[in-house]
Amino acid sequence: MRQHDILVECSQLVKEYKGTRNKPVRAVHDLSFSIRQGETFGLVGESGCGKSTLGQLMVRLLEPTSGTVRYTNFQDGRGNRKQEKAMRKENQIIFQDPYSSINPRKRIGWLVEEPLIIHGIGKDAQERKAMVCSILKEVGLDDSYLDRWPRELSGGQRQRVAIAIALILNPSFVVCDEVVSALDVSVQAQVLNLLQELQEKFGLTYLFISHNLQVVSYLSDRIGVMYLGGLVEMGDTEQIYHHCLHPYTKALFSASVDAFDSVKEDLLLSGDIPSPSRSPSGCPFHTRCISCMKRCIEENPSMVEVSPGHFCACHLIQGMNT
Ligand SMILES: Nc1ncnc2c1ncn2[C@@H]1O[C@H](COP(=O)(O)OP(=O)(O)OP(=O)(O)O)[C@@H](O)[C@H]1O
Repeated sequence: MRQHDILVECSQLVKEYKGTRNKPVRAVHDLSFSIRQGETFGLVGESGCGKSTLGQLMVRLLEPTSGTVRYTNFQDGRGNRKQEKAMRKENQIIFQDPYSSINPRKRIGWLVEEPLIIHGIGKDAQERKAMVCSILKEVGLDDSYLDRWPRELSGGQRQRVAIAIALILNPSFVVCDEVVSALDVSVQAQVLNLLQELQEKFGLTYLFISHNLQVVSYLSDRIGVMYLGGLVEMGDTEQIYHHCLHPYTKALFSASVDAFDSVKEDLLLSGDIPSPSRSPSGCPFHTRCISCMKRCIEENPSMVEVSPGHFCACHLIQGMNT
């Protein structure tokens, strides 16, 4: 299923954390984009660029400092507890580390059943158990797991349980935050394939966060590249994979294991990502950019559509197109 209707829309989203000496940490900065129904939107970027913060804002685990996250299948339910609860049911998140995201003191059956109890779904324990068994089966675990403890499970099995917990409420939108990076390479592909199968079967829409460009390119319909709290490039996977434009995207891809077609030169990133509490003036990437011009130091480029569906925030690229 591939549709073009927007499901989730972020508008001028900002998230600031309290930093040291009262300097705010701008984890997400003036970010606007949308995710379409049924697609996988991949989000890539170096550690600390704000990917997890954006993911948590998009399922309302975090409140934005300003800006909005809008679900097109919902009226804004802020302040209305019933609507807030319904919104939470529709939007779920799966975290990186199934060792810390799952309560080790509860059996698997209880962990998967708990969301049903919270949301008042299923007329009795028997009906809920049937639903738990059904979703466990979908993630490749049989009924024998109901009475098992998380400590008895491998990392891959625990992540399957985390997926079952996220999907038992039949959500439409799921944020997958580095869901395979804590797993052995041998089980990563199995979990990724499972996520794809479940997407097809249940018509899910994913925000897939990963620092692994190969994984993101394999799974995603579109990719957003994040740097210091904002998107610097966004487009179809094909456009980003074969024709990326932004010097940061090129450097990021060049640094990955298999250099991408669009990156012939060696463009390894130098220096660390600047602190989000001390963002550079002008283009946030100018301090590390090999193509930096005077204008880049003074003026932050806006996101411009350089070809249909392909957006880039770079003076160099925009200069070429004018
Ligand atoms: N609760 C918090 N309080 C203060 N600063 C925070 C908090 N959470 C995150 N940050 C900071 O916000 C910035 C973005 O963090 P975030 O975890 O969203 O990035 P990320 O791209 O997901 O990184 P990683 O891949 O390492 O998880 C970082 O500088 C981080 O240190």
